[in-house]
Order: sequence, then structure tokens, then C-alpha cells
Amino acid sequence: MTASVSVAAIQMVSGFEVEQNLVRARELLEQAAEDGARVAVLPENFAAFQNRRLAELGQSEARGEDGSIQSFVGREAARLGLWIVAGSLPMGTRPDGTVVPDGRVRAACMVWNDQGERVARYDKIHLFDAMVGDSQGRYQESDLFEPGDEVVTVDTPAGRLGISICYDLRFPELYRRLREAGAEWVVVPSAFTHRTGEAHWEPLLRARAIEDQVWICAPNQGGQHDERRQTWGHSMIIDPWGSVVAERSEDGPGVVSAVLDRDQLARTRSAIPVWEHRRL
Ligand SMILES: O=C(O)CNC(=O)[C@H](CS)NC(=O)CCC(=O)C(=O)O
Repeated sequence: MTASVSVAAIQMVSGFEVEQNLVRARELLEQAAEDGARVAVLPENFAAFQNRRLAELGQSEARGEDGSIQSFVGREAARLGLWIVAGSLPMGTRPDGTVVPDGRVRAACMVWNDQGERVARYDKIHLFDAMVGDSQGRYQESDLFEPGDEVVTVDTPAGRLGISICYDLRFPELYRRLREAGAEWVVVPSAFTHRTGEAHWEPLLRARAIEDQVWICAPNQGGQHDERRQTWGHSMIIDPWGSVVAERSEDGPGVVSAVLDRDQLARTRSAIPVWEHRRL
């Protein structure tokens, strides 16, 4: 059995320039490593936030060239000896290598090990086409993104990780599938709107932790991105009992971390063995 290790949730207020976002991400990853984290998790759209050249970026990521977001993350992982879960980035190709048609991209959450090798890729399955009903108005994520269709888990030093992104959080069946695939902890890198986050962020995260008895690491965007765009923040780590064990309660960039205790996971699952009690 793997030992208990510390993981970090990195909160950002990403701007519209990739380069500046990467400079900020580097500082926060360093801070996570200094805090003793073995795995650091970046938020959704950490590098390309409302970027106008999404398709172009997706193509450069598909070519995997020097200067790409992926080359940055791989380099940082190796330099810091840190596993990195890179929230989401635009990918111009599908996992099978075919090009995403119609000028769209995939929202891919990729995982690098502490040697700087990419070990997993998950493409966001549920896309945020919704009416938020305040100044932030209508979101039509599917105009720019193609949904993924594969459930992804990967073994990490903190246990088997299940991957999800932001709006996926509203679909409990995905988390059921992740638990079925052996997930012991789940990441939910996000860019939740301020309005929906205030109402739903914490209860949804805690419900997923409680019903599937997993640790949850949920780094969010948190702050004012421009006059119209405000995200909720409150990045948090939740234990399998549903308690919030670490939270960034202020807006703005920052790092929170917690040790994912493997014994606590086992105890929670054996005390209330819901997994064995399923009947449907
Ligand atoms: O807008 C951008 O530029 C960045 N992309 C996002 O923020 C993504 C897709 S629009 N946001 C969400 O999925 C929010 C979900 C959410 O807030 C909820 O489920 O309530």
C-alpha cells in the first residue's frame, strides 16, 4: 500500500495572456513543492482563459512543440520533482490522434509524473452550455470545445486518481464510474462562475466525496478576470467523510494542501460499506 502523501490545490485568477499565466503558475507550483506536496493540481483553463486564439493554441499543443503549454508543465514537473495535474488546456487532436474538426478543441486535463513524463489525459465530457442569469449571462462552451467520451483514472503517489473537470461535477454518474475504476481520490479543476459557485460548489463537491467515499481535490479559478467575468474560488480539499480539510477562502492566487490519509479512506469505506450495499 502506498504511503499517505500531501497534495495541493492551486487557485488562480488567470488572465487572457498565456505567457503571464504560465509565469504565475510557475510561482504557485514552486510554492506547492515548498509546502511539501507530491502532487499539485492546477485549475481549469489555467493557461488559456477565454483566449481568442483557442484553435491555434490547440494546434500548437497537438504538435507538442517547444513553447507549448505542455512543454512548460513537463519541464516544471521534472524541475520540481512534482507530479502535476494540469487542470485543462486546449488540444487540437483527440486521444486517438485525429484532428478535432470545425475549428474546435478538446479541454484536456493531463497528468505528468515527477520525471516530467505525461502519464494520463482526460477530455472534459460535459460542456457548460447554460444560462447563468446575471451579468455573466450565457455560456456556450460547445461552440469552442468538442466533448470527450472516456472515463480516465491513473495511479499516482497519492493513490489511484479519477479525473473530472468543472461542469462534470453536476453529473454524479461520472464519479460512480471513477469509483468503479478504483479511484481513491478525484480532481475537479474548475472555473466555476461566482453565482453558481456560491450556490452549488461546496455542496456538490462534498456530496461527491460522501457518496463515492473518495478524497476530492478541487482547485478553482477565483477572482475578477475582467468587468464581466468573476469566478468563485474557494478551492478546497475534502476527505472521504465529506469534511473540508483545506480551503482557500479568499479570492486571488494561492495554494492549499492536505495529506490524503490512506487509512482514513479505508476506515471510511469499511465503516459504512455503501459500495457493497448497492442494489441498483
Ligand atoms: O469561461 C471561460 O473562459 C473558461 N471556461 C470555463 O469557465 C468553463 C467552461 S465555460 N466553466 C465551467 O464549466 C463552469 C461550470 C459552472 O460554473 C457550473 O457548473 O455552475
